[in-house]
Amino acid sequence: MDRAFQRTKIISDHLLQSNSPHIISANACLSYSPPELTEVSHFDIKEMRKLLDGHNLEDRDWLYNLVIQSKLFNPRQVGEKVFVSPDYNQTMEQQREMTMKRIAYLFERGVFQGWLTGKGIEAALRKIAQAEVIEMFDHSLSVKMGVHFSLWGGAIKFLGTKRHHDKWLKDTENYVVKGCFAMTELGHGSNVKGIETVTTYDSNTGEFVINTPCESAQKYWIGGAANHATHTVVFSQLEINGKNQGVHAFICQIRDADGKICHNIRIADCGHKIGLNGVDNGRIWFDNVRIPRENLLNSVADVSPDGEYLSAIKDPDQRFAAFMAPLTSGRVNIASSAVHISKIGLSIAIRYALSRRAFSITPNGPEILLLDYPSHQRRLLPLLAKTYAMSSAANHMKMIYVNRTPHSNKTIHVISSAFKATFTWHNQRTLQECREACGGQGLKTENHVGHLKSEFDVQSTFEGDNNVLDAADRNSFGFNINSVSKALLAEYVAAKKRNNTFKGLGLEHMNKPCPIISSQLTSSLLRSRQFQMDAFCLRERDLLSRFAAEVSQYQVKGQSKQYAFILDVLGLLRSLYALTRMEEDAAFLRYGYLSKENDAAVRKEVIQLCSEVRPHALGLVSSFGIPDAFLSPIAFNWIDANSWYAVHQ
Ligand SMILES: Cc1cc2nc3c(=O)[nH]c(=O)nc-3n(C[C@H](O)[C@H](O)[C@H](O)COP(=O)(O)OP(=O)(O)OC[C@H]3O[C@@H](n4cnc5c(N)ncnc54)[C@H](O)[C@@H]3O)c2cc1C
Repeated sequence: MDRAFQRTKIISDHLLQSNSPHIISANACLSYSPPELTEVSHFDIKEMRKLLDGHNLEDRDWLYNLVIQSKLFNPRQVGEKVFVSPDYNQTMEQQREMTMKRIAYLFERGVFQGWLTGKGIEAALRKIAQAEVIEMFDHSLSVKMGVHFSLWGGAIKFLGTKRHHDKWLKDTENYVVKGCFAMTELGHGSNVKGIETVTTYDSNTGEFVINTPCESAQKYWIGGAANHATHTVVFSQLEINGKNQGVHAFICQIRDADGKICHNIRIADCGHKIGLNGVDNGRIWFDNVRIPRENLLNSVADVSPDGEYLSAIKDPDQRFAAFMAPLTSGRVNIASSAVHISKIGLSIAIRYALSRRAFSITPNGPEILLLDYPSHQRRLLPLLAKTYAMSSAANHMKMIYVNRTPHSNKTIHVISSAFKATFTWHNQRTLQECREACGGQGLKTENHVGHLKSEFDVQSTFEGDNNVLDAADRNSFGFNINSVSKALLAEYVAAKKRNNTFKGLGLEHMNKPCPIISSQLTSSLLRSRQFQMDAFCLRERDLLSRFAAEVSQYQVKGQSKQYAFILDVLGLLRSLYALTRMEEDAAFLRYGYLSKENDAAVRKEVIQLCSEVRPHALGLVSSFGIPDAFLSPIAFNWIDANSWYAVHQ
């Protein structure tokens, strides 16, 4: 009774605004004003947003509104504002069901029109922009769609020929079939070339026979397989007349239209995960499943009706590389989505830091805004600067991708690999810093940042593990940091050997004389574009020449090429990591280019720059163009949000 009385009293006091002691009394801490009232933007936020989003702003806004308007996207009123984000407290089954309902809603409103059948650059950019908005609402939703459109649909588009396009693309776009992508096995993830599923050809019936020969060959982690997918692209070794022709891709039905699992297919669930529980990742076994000959995706290689293996690409490694093509669009999407998620984290943490106060300098004086502490600026603002840089780099990557030609494939491969690895790592680091910068509030589910960490953690692992080594024989996913290192190193060594000029992959600066860094670094020099370019170029030149020298040293010593390569790539990997993270300037400085005094000058300048960026902080995060509903209560009015919460709970 006492509790009930107290609660009623609090509610009535709150509603009647009386001076009762039950109401939290006003104090200095509560003299809070939202950042919008105190922070003046010194530049045109709309123009900045145009620059950052780069393309399809209207399409983005249309889709943001579709999400915000629908009850399916879990809108919650907190204080004056409405926020949308999935309910992560739902069970795994409920989250999966919600993902499907949201897809149906978006489908009915025409969001996916042209995602596979649309032609030209405009259709491609529209799809990318819409995918970016969707993943800002929920990673499960975007992964579920990504598997269906980019992996299953992309495999049919890139690995299939006209007969596959005619039969499957429209049905995929219309969700008549639900596709998944079965490449990874329990025993082989990064090492795709080592997968053990085997497909043979029966010329008597004109069918392929797909088989899972052992437990480690079960397909594992297959998004969509556990509950919903009706079809899959299966990656398998192809054996023709006893000869292994390497990994090939086949279309195979796994469920009928009523969701019943097909004959000779077994499916199990991968279970609950640390995030992404709205995606039904599953395991698949194929017990000598028969499929028509036409189901081989045959743009790279084919088998004639009487069982002859045919391929214009004679080199098995090149054939294998061609089969990995559908993963490129996935890497482009992952890289750009990582930047958008960093933007959400930074928007929330920086807005909070512009309203939350802690400690006063004078006794009983006003407390200081978090963002006015140099240490807080040093934690968040360089990450903001990096996110800006990555945002424009991602736009550059998307433009190269949508304008691709056979000639630019290598560049796209290297750039998307490098960006996928560096941007997803940057995102994880940014989210962790933002979570901590929000203190305890960062741990509340409704404040979003903490959850984003576990939802997006997988980005460093799937579609090519960020770290994984790409062995010299290219037998892995191997797309990321290692393959970037490899491509750069190969280009460097080839040009040096033939005494050629450097062409492509951004190495042209090496044709010019080596930049010289001044022994006295002044503020204006450190801020000049020329100095920053020189520093980047010097680092790249230094890393490549040192590692190229090490490679030749290993070869001279007679060690196996493979071993030398692994050692070098490990070193290269580590150094590239440093190269792509400009903040770790100390690593560069230690190479002896700059004096200790200069090292101190750089640090001093960074702190000074942070304080100069600080007045623009609200404008800089507002320019991300993210609707308020996609952020969280602490980004706006954390006191009201929490008082309201206490009263209404
Ligand atoms: C949520 C989720 C969804 C997924 N969805 C799909 C899907 O729809 N379809 C699909 O086919 N796959 C999917 N995958 C699988 C994903 O692509 C693989 O998990 C990924 O390729 C890594 O493989 P692995 O898990 O076997 O790790 P491993 O390859 O075993 O790697 C484990 C660790 O060892 C390191 N390592 C590996 N090889 C080397 C080496 N040579 N040198 C040094 N270090 C090395 C890696 O960097 C990593 O840190 C999904 C995975 C997850 C988690």
